[in-house]
Amino acid sequence: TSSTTVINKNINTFENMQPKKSMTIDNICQNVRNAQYAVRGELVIRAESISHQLEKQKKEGSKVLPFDEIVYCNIGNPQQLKQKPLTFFRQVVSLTECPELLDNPYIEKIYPADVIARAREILGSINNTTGAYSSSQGISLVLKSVASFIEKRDGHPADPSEIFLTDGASTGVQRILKLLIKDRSDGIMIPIPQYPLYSATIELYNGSQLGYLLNEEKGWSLEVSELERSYNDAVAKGVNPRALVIINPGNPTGQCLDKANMEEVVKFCLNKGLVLLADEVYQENVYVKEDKPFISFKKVVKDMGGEYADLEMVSFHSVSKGFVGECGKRGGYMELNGITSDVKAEIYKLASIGLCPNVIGQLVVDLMVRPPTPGDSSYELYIKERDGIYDSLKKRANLLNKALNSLEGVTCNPSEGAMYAFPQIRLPKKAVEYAQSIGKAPDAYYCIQLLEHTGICVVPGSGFGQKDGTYHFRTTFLPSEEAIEGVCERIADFHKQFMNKYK
Ligand SMILES: Cc1ncc(COP(=O)(O)O)c(CN[C@@H]2CONC2=O)c1O
Repeated sequence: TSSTTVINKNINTFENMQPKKSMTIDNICQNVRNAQYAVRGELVIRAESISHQLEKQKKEGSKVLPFDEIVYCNIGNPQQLKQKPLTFFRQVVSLTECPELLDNPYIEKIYPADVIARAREILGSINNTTGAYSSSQGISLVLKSVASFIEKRDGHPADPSEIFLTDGASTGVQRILKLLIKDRSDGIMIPIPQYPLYSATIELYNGSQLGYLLNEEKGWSLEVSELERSYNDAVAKGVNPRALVIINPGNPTGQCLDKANMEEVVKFCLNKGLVLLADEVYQENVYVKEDKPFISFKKVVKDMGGEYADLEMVSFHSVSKGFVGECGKRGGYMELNGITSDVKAEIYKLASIGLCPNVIGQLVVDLMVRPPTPGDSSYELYIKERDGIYDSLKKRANLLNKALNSLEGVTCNPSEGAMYAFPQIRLPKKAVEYAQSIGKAPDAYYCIQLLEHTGICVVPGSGFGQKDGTYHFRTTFLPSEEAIEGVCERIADFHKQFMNKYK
């Protein structure tokens, strides 16, 4: 440590001798500094540095750490955990990226007919190149595909001109929050626990986060009384609630809403003049379809009809989740409902500043909403891959939930949907006190210890928000079926040691 101190002192001296920097940690926008995104925060940074140590360990043939690899359970990134992409998707994309292949005399021997036809159709709609900017709202062929997907899903009309293609759902969410937040007097109601894209973006835009607690004892249910409490508290503090965010199925909590609850939410939004932001990126990740099939908020407002049909609402979807899992392609869309044309023009302007969503991402949206149909040459394989991924996710969700609920002091609501488990861990008082003595949130300390003892990287509940005095962590159930039992065993062994150490 003395040599480090000496080095640091020299660095400080050296830096002090340098010309004054125009950009310093103290004079950059402090909203950036305050924003937190735990999904890729402290734990992942630590995991990546351990991963370098493991590589060194492997090269030197030494065995310092008690594990050989990091298992990244911090992020819903299926293909990082070896989930295979859908064949049809990759075949079409490969041809759109390399159109000259279509002129190859052997093409019909390599690609199915529907792949060739789809690639030709897409290329025909983008001037035969994926390399040009598209319209800022998105490729019209894809906008039409999304509209017809929504119509088929909901049984109500959808207008392509009310749809914007986006680089993942993230950019759509951020664009709408940018529109809604001018300063701290503008509040956005978000679930607690929530996905930190929301809390981080509200902070980035200098808005006010208005948390409403999901009820863990009732399966993370959303209660209108709590919405009222959150709304009234905000108004009492002089904050103007602008929008209500619903994540359904929930992240990190995995709950699915039923229609009656959704109707209550719609009524609440209309009564309070709130824009409803319906984050539905996990709509294909529902494992309780029998009693809670996915229903979109678009369907709910149109089924309710009357004054509700035109509720100001934006719904978000993505190619990153479901059984598609093409996170890296950055594809997604948002559908507007009840938004005036002059506000829509401002949304278009925001889109135009970034020129356009990436074209490959848009094409993958087209494939997601318009997959092979019965009779198409790729249909059988598509269904086999789709159902294989879905069934495996459901199986792993249940397996992980069972394993977590068997741990001392741990309870975990079932993952009805999405890709995560969010167990509550009742930590021994000594562990809480020790964590606090070193300036760590107790659940962050637990997660750091878990990582350093097992190589399993999860995210502390403090990164998503949680009821005061409770501690959680979020893990995905994405490790393969071959790997996940080992992951559960390693978590169980660690947990036992940790609880005994701090009894
Ligand atoms: C609820 C929710 N909304 C939006 C997004 C943004 O997705 P895309 O921008 O990729 O469309 C995510 C991503 N899920 C993050 C990323 O992986 N784990 C998570 O919690 C999400 O969980």
